[in-house]
Amino acid sequence: MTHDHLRDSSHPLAAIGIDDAWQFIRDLWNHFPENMFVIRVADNGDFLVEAVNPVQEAMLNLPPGACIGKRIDELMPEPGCRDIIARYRRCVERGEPMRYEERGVYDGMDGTPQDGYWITLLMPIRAHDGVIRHLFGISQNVTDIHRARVALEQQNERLEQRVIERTRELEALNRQLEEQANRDGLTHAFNRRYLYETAAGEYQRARRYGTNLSAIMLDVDQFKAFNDERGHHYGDMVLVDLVRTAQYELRSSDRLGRVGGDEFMILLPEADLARAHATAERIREAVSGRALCTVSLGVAELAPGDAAVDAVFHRADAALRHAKRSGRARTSALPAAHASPGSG
Ligand SMILES: Nc1nc2c(ncn2[C@@H]2O[C@H](COP(=O)(O)OP(=O)(O)OP(=O)(O)O)[C@@H](O)[C@H]2O)c(=O)[nH]1
Repeated sequence: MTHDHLRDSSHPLAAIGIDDAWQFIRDLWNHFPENMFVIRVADNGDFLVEAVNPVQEAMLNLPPGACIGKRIDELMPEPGCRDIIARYRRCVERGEPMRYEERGVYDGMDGTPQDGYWITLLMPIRAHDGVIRHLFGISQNVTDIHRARVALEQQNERLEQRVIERTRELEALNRQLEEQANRDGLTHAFNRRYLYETAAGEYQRARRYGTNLSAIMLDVDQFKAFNDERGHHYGDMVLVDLVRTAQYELRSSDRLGRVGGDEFMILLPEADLARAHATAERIREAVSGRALCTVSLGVAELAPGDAAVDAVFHRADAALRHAKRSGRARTSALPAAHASPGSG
């Protein structure tokens, strides 16, 4: 093997001159700010430390020359040394430079084990006969960069977690706001707008699937007298109690909405007139059992000729007026036969 390439005048390093090369290598070895080392490949396959530069010697916290001639497994603890030896072996087998990131444990200045990370360039050095008897390595300490990267990843993870939590909170808040927007502030029954929107949807569903749909219109009897005699606050309390009492008698699919001061509409999907009437009666009895007020109720169901759900509401209202006229504290039902075709 010749060293003609060292005399290659076109090489960027040719300007240094072959005679100054040794000085160049020595200065590089002594002043390079990262670890440099030379490993001897013994005939029996062992890897022995031939030389380490001053920076690496300081890092290992060993007296000068203390590691020279030592096997890797004498210097590094298990299992780290096994990985190192495996890489050295691979480099010798391939006969090519290798670059890798490695983790290592070494004794720090204060004698405690230190965790470190390095990016290492390992190069095989061929002797004149072409046999690789040495490996030359440069290791850049990237522990700080590695720790910063891990800290950043952890911070990102925490941030992502926060975003997920905040999103959940906002979604819950949104649901709450949406719910509030659909509710009456005093009684928490659905408001008029929501009830009418729901009713339109239920009408479409009833028409599509040929199912029943009924409505109950409810009004407090002589409510004005409550306010006049016992005050507005008492009246409010009566309304809140009424809604709670009525709600208890309804199915989860039924919708109770406040459509006026003391007027409430209940939408009963899939209920015929008889069932809606029975529900209205249960409500009336439960309310009178509370002994705060009595209510009058009007019941109606969807008729084949109804063009919109409003027709059912109108009939329920007419039935309610009938109950009021008949003496209050009662339920009145208006059969579908009373619906004029095309009404609503
Ligand atoms: N306390 C209270 N009163 C209300 C509220 N909204 C409406 N009102 C009152 O409810 C009363 C409704 O009375 P009317 O519609 O005249 O009927 P009524 O006294 O219930 O008599 P009948 O319906 O004929 O039995 C009025 O006095 C309204 O001021 C409310 O939110 N709170």
